[in-house]
Amino acid sequence: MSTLVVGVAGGTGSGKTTLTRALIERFPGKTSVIFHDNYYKRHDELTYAERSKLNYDSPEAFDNALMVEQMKHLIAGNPIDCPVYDYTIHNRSEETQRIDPAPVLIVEGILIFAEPEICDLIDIKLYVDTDADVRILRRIKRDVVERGRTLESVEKQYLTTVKPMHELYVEPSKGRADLIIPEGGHNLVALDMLIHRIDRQLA
Ligand SMILES: Nc1ncnc2c1ncn2[C@@H]1O[C@H](COP(=O)(O)OP(=O)(O)O)[C@@H](O)[C@H]1O
Ligand SMILES: O=c1ccn([C@@H]2O[C@H](COP(=O)(O)O)[C@@H](O)[C@H]2O)c(=O)[nH]1
Repeated sequence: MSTLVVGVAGGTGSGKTTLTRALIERFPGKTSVIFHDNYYKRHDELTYAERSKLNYDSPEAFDNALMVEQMKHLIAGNPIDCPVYDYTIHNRSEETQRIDPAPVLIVEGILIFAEPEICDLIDIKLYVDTDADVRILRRIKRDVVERGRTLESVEKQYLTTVKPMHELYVEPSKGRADLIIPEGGHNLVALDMLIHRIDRQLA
């Protein structure tokens, strides 16, 4: 079985997961997905307060070697036990998740095109492009409702690490994309083109 690797990058809150979900729904049973976020380094040695001050928007925050190794396993047709990240505690959880290989491997994350070894394994590179003001509004809502954060902590993190790292690493990585998609999973024209391309691969 040959594997088509589709990468979905873009800033925080841009709509990556929405696009990823739209692709999974269109190809039931034919996709496996890995999220770069699940490969954030473990920091058991720090307290929650210390972990909340770390920079989670730089390539060094991730165990990229493990991600590359596990991507290669999936591409070779073998299952993996993927780490599972818990944003509410800013740490990797004790769980792992079994992921089986499939004809289409979707890889999602803000920095996947900023890491050459990950980028080199991706056949179709998609960058979801959304204005920064829209993204921060979405992020505030999500981090407060789903990730147990205060408005003040979201503001502080955004200004100290998220925004500068976006400008340093995420935005420049757009240049490595094959397709830049405004509106992500809601862009029906782009979605249709992608579906045709993937259909061709699966035929
Ligand atoms: N094109 C869009 N139009 C309006 N809302 C969107 C669009 N794409 C995503 N959203 C919403 O924005 C929020 C963040 O989207 P998500 O896909 O989780 O972003 P990311 O994975 O890049 O952080 C979600 O609530 C989602 O429903
Ligand atoms: O412990 C953590 C780990 C990550 N983050 C933030 O998550 C986003 C990436 O997730 P998206 O779904 O793409 O928004 C990244 O900007 C990190 O800052 C975190 O806050 N805490």
